[in-house]
Amino acid sequence: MNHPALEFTEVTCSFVTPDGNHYTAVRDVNLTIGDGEFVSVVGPTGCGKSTLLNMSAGLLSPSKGTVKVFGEELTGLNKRAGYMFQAEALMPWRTAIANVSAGLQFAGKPQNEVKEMAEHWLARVGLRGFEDRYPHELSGGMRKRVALAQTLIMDPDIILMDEPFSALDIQTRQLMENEVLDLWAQKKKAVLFITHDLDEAISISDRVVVMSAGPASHPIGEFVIDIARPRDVAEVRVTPRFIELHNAIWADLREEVLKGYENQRNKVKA
Ligand SMILES: Nc1ncnc2c1ncn2[C@@H]1O[C@H](COP(=O)(O)OP(=O)(O)OP(=O)(O)O)[C@@H](O)[C@H]1O
Repeated sequence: MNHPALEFTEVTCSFVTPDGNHYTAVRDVNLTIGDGEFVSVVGPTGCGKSTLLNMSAGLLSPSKGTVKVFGEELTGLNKRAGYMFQAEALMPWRTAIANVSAGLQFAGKPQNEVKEMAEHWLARVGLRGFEDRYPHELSGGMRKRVALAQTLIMDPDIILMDEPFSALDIQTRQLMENEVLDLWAQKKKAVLFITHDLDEAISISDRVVVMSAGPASHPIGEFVIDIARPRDVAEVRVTPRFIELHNAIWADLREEVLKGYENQRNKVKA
């Protein structure tokens, strides 16, 4: 039997706040991501999207419930996953190729093999000729490409992405999204993609999961994105089916966003 890549069963995650209280970020979450499936999670700010991703990575343990990775309960770091976060994760003292090589080098792969693979991956993300540039000598979009190559060179079975392109301008962002889709289509790994941006979520995913406003956030809706692939993320946004899906998801999400906004305002006032 094929196990899902990720399976959350009745997962709750609480934190102890600085004033000694408990804050339940997510409660009783049931969520499955199939092998090779591209799933986005959207929800209001502070609803626990990153908390879900951090639990998938094994950086956080659930307070209750289980996270399974290909059928096995996750304890410790998720070795089958690669991550790409919103913040810049490149090592500023390493060139592009040295950044992309790092994971394989640390894993003890022979140097010539590492170099060949790193060159190959930099070329695949469109950075042939930029191997010896340092991060500060690259544009924001180029740095994201290096980070993408750094993640994909490890050939993870699950790719975890937390708003990886939110700092980019819209055109660069759409180029990156198309590139992610091309690369994903070649290998069909499971992807858990966290985003604030509903357009982005619909245009790249197989399925979009909507989270309720926190505290004790949980999925309140799941939408299958039945738009044919391959897709161009800019082109699909003007199709009738996209607009229909957008309206349906926004109908669920809107109220939660308003609640989330209200909660944040009350937090600030308190
Ligand atoms: N280590 C922690 N200690 C205490 N509270 C935390 C901790 N990490 C997260 N939280 C709280 O849990 C809630 C969920 O946080 P999380 O970062 O998962 O939300 P998010 O949906 O990713 O937010 P955003 O959309 O703004 O990035 C927030 O209210 C946050 O303040």
